Amino acid sequence: MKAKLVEFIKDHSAFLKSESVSLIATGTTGSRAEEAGFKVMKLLSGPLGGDAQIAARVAEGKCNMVLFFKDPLAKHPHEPDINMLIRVCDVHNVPLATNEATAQLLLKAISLPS
Ligand SMILES: O=C(CO)COP(=O)(O)O
Repeated sequence: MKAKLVEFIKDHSAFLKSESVSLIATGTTGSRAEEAGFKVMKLLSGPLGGDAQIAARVAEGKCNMVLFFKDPLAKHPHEPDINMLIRVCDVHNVPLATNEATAQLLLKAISLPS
């Protein structure tokens, strides 16, 4: 899913590289995004607490949208952290895309001129 997410952000690079957007990511995904030319604040790797760090930022009102391409066919050692991130987004009413189709709709919505 990491490769898919990086492909997705590359496809939307014009908007995601704009001044109004700051990207934060878990460690390995962030490194892949940097290799693709994005400026990213990298947190810990997901299994080491990176998802929990993002959840904390959501809870603190520091994160306006989460793109998390969940692999429905894989099991993760840090499943509780992933579920916490999803829950915290719901608690704070922060838009969360867990698949590409939803991410596309969200980005389309926020990149429209208001
Ligand atoms: O595990 C992840 C998301 O839950 C992603 O973490 P990495 O980007 O460090 O691989």
